[in-house]
Amino acid sequence: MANDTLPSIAILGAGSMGGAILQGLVRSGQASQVTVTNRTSAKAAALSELTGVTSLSLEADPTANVTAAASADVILVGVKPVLVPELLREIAPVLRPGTVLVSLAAGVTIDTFEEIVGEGIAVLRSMPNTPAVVGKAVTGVSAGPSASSAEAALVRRLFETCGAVIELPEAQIDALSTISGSGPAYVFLLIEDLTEAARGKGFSDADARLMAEQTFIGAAALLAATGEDPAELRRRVTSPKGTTERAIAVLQGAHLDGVFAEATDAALARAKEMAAGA
Ligand SMILES: NC(=O)C1=CN([C@@H]2O[C@H](COP(=O)(O)OP(=O)(O)OC[C@H]3O[C@@H](n4cnc5c(N)ncnc54)[C@H](OP(=O)(O)O)[C@@H]3O)[C@@H](O)[C@H]2O)C=CC1
Ligand SMILES: O=C(O)[C@@H]1CCC=N1
Repeated sequence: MANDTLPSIAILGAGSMGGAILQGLVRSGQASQVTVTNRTSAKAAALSELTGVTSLSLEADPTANVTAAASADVILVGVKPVLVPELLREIAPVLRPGTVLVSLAAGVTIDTFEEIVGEGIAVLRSMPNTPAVVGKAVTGVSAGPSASSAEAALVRRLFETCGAVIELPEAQIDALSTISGSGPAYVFLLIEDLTEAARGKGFSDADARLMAEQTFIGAAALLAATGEDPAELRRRVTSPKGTTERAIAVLQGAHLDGVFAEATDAALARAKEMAAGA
């Protein structure tokens, strides 16, 4: 086994998020053995094409989660938050001392995991985002008291196959989620709305999409390539007394900063509700 090869991994619930991590992992070439589960056979079939991936469905085999969990060194829990406790109760009997259990779920605490799976299992909480598909994720990781520093380092390495990793206390993970976990949705909404503005100016759907989408892609690539401060890159577009200046004044007049503060506060409040079982 090559030094950079990861131990065996199971992703229980490989949908939008678990599936994105799967794609990032496979793309990195560092996964040795990955087993994924989903409820439906249709979803499982789509993932079985991926190199080195065993894809199981509960529809075909109701014990798929137990089978996948029993053979994995690291288990990522990727089902919807409300399904997490039931899934943990299902797999708890086959977890071995040394198994590393990693939550992807919003609003489910490490305490909840540890209460169900008991002692001897390392529990970590993560909050990735869907750009994992292309190796450009931001993932927040919090290690629970049961996880050693070696186990935390292993989980960091796993998520680094999908992009950048921030280690942080669990108390901050919901806040991180409101920025980077949900963040891709905010960006897509901005793209949708800019596209709509282009349509409103008489452009065809195809041209409107090209203008808006390529502008976001190009601006993000420029930011990445130059490493400049976004404020400086904005200044380079905004000629004094020019047209952009007028548009930016409208956006700032609408208090976009306040809107983002309010939106992320709303996401944070929802995470707290979910942790309380609502
Ligand atoms: N989407 C995102 O951007 C992010 C999501 N998360 C977290 O990831 C988790 C999953 O969310 P998301 O990926 O969006 O949801 P999805 O519905 O896309 O994925 C959940 C997957 O779980 C499968 N599933 C359902 N029941 C079971 C079961 N009992 N055993 C195994 N698999 C099962 C579903 O299969 P089928 O479709 O066949 O029913 C589905 O593919 C959530 O906890 C969420 O908080 C975290 C960060 C970002
Ligand atoms: O919307 C959600 O609950 C999840 C968590 C962050 C992104 N999606």
